[in-house]
Amino acid sequence: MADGLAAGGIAPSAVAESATGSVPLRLAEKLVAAGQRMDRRGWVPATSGNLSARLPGERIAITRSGVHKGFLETSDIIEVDLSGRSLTPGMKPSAETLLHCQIYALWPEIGSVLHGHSVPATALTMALPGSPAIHLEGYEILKAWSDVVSTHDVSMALPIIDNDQDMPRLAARLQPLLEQGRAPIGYVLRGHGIYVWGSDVNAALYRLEALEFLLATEIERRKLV
Ligand SMILES: CSC[C@@H](O)[C@@H](O)C(=O)COP(=O)(O)O
Ligand SMILES: [Zn+2]
Repeated sequence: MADGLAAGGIAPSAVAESATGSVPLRLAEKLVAAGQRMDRRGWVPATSGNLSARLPGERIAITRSGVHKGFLETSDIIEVDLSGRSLTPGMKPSAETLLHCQIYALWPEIGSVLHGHSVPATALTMALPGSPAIHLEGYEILKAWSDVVSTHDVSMALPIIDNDQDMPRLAARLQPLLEQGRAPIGYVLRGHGIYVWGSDVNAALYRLEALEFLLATEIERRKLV
């Protein structure tokens, strides 16, 4: 674990209740800090992006819908079940909750899912209409996915999925791709943004940072060749 926390970023002995109820305060604070960092990097303009972390007992802590991710309060981190149903009365979870739930349902080792709307992710996917993937080759920073990459000498496919406002339909299109291991470092939604995940909030954040670096670099590289 990146910071010595238990799986999912929760240290049971250090749990304090947040204003939202049973989301551990420390975990809510971690998601708030991750939102602030994503905002500082320009990855969550307006109210875009959403952040989540796994809780014990088939529950997920996730940002509520429509708030600016750079100005999150711990009370904006609410609880849903694995099907995406809100467990925090009166609070609407992220519109994209289902995309987070699908990752947690597939892989028990995943503790956090992050989604941002950066310029590189949006521009590059729009510049590649009809393309099913961006192939990232030869980059040292691919080793940020140390569970699947141990050398720069690889080619990793980053799938591009056409955007859709219908989340069940979008999740259904993503499901086979995820199940078949065709999104080993995350995926991008065309004209929309990035989804990445990791063992805890910090691990997911490092991977988001690595992927943002890769996409920005890929845009620069394509200008030079
Ligand atoms: C500001 S538009 C962005 C939304 O449509 C959506 O894509 C998004 O990322 C944030 O939705 P949210 O419901 O706040 O989690
Ligand atoms: Zn989005």
